[in-house]
Amino acid sequence: MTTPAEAFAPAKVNLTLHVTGRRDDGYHLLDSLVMFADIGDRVTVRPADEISLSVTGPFAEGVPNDARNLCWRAAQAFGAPVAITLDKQLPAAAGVGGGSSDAAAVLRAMEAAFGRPAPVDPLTLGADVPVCTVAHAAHMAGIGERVLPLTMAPIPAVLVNPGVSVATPEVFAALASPDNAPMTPWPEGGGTAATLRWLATQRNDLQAPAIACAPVIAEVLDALKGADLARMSGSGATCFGLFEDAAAAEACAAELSAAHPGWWVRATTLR
Ligand SMILES: C[C@](O)(CO)[C@H](O)COP(=O)(O)OP(=O)(O)OC[C@H]1O[C@@H](n2ccc(N)nc2=O)[C@H](O)[C@@H]1O
Ligand SMILES: Nc1ncnc2c1ncn2[C@@H]1O[C@H](COP(=O)(O)OP(=O)(O)OP(=O)(O)O)[C@@H](O)[C@H]1O
Repeated sequence: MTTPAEAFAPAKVNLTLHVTGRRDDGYHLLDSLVMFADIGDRVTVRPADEISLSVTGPFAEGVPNDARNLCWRAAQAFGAPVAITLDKQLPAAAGVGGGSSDAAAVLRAMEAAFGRPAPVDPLTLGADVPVCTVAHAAHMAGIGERVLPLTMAPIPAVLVNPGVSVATPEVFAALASPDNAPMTPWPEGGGTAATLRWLATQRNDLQAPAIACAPVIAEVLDALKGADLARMSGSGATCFGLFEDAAAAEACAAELSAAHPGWWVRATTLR
């Protein structure tokens, strides 16, 4: 007999996102440094007669509760019927991998509940799902299937979403050129200050096309200009500010929450 299980689905943050080519099938080649927040969604799975999904939490509205949801598809791919609950704490279509992290969490929870590894290639659920199965600092390449875990010092951060959803395919379609330079090597072992200096020389190639789709992203980046580094994550609209000091991140989050009550603002630590 199997037991219920719970798993955390942390927000994914692309500290860099270089688009270095496009395959014949239209998918883009990526070179990205990814870390994960200590805020996120939470899933529980309970063995049942058929798959079902109940979505709760502050961002439940508009999230599908059927086979369109990546949680549902992850359970189908695992090949066992479960009743899933998804506590949606992350904004959707926000560049923080919400659905992808939820899918990876369902696979983790089902592995615990059924006591066997998920017989699933995570890439079949989405380009961000492989890195979300690792769920901590990693270098991501290919279209998302090549994931190399990294040992990185935790980085204090603020995440800000202005409440506009951005569709990933539209942002890729608005990219001026798919052929851009890859990352230069990350200064491994250099500590947070060296990582922040290096990050300032890297890019998110989807930032300009996302701003063209949703100009408010430029306002968010401007509001984060007190951070040691400010950039957009994924295909947006969520942006992040990075700090050497956790107290500075907390202070920035408090100030932005007060100035922009309609924005989603969270201080966090990336790992
Ligand atoms: C932008 C990122 O968030 C960066 O981490 C991911 O690459 C997107 O990952 P995802 O949302 O899991 O992406 P998928 O659901 O697999 O693909 C959504 C759409 O994004 C575009 N897409 C996605 C990944 C990729 N490497 N190249 C692409 O061109 C394609 O138009 C695809 O139809
Ligand atoms: N578990 C889920 N949570 C939120 N949205 C989901 C989920 N499963 C499917 N979706 C659908 O996927 C769309 C994209 O949402 P998601 O939060 O995964 O995007 P994202 O944060 O931009 O992801 P990425 O960073 O991987 O591009 C939503 O508009 C929603 O209809």
